[in-house]
Amino acid sequence: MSAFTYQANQLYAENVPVIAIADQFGTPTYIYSKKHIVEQFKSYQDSLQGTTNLICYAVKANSNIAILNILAELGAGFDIVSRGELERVLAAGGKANKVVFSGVGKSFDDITRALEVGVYCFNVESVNELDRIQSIAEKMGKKAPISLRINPDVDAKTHPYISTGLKENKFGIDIAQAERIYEYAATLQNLDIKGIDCHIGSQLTTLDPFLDALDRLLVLTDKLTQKGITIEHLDLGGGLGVCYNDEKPPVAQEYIQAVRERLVGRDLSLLFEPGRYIVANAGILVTRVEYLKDTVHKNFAIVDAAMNDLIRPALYEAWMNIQPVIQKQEQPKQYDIVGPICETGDFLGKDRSLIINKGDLLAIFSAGAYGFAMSSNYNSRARAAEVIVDGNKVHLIRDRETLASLYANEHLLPH
Ligand SMILES: Cc1ncc(COP(=O)(O)O)c(C=O)c1O
Ligand SMILES: N[C@@H](CCCC[NH3+])C(=O)O
Repeated sequence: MSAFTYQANQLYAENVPVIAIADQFGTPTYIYSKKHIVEQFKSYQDSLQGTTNLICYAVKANSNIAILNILAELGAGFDIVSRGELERVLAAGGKANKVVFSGVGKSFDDITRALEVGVYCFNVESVNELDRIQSIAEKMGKKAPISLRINPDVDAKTHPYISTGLKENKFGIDIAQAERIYEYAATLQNLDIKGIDCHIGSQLTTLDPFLDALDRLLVLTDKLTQKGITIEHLDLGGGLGVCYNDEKPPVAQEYIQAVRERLVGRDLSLLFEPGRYIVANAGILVTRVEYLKDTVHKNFAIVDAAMNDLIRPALYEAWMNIQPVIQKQEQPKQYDIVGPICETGDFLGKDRSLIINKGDLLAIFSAGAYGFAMSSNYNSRARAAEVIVDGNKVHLIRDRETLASLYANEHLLPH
């Protein structure tokens, strides 16, 4: 069941009226449901019962340390792409030995720190990176656990900006070169080959691309085994989609069952890196209508949230459900919901049939993933507050930024 429901025409986050949260913390504010996060994570966990597995939540989807802490306490590992994310995981009580380190551009500092704290595995994306990890590990007198991220050339059938497993994408190692590069990795003294990794894209709504990629990885695994290179784990990345509008993506149980069927008779442990699936529908962004502006061609509702708070509509033309916090029985009108930023692309929704009055609160749904995490200070806008609801309790997990903090690290020239 959704964590956000209407009761007597008023939107609730779990058991708390959203209007009460907006009154207390102001707008725009991100509101998350703890229950939804826990349920989504557990659906992965339950489906993996009886296997050796690690579920590494993709920190980039929502990196607030309160959320990382909830997941760490449930036993989650973490998929990270920077030292910044690593430090967040550690600050949140996550265990280094349950961290996988992804990303095409790991810096010296990233790798050194990851080796220092002892991450579970580096998902390596190029030969140059293998060499860099080898040389740092050698200097530190360590052995670095690695997987190669394979680019299997599978069409994930998602938005081109979030598709990562096609041969023209910058991600991973071309599957045609993988055997040779594994053989090379095996010659490097300070590397320890652990597994095979793959992540073909985000917001996948069918199983076929996942299973096509899996089949290709299994062929590769068999070839490597024949060459004496042992693969302990298979990391299938993240990517499982959620419902924003009318999509009907498979749930974790269906996905994992299909994967498990393909792995019968094999001694491979499983690793997943879900992000969106865990947090997208655990969050809404609440915003207040500042102005209504009717022109000859369009009606605009100008709200206090903008593309700096939630960039998905501007960046991917992503459709996100927008609804009033208090439902009214009036005649709806067509609106574009836009922010105050000086960009034509600053919209949150277009051509929505809604009943809106000046000063109303609107909720933008499915905003828990890649919402706050992708926010910025563009137009010198302080970033939104974040709160988590747990039953009937509300916890502030990030203060609204202060204006002074926006230029606190800047310096005037000497006079
Ligand atoms: C390597 C890697 N793992 C996991 C994820 C998480 O993806 P999603 O949020 O679609 O589950 C991403 C982002 O797409 C990624 O790049
Ligand atoms: N930021 C994207 C997902 C990218 C996933 C990162 N690999 C989105 O909002 O849909």
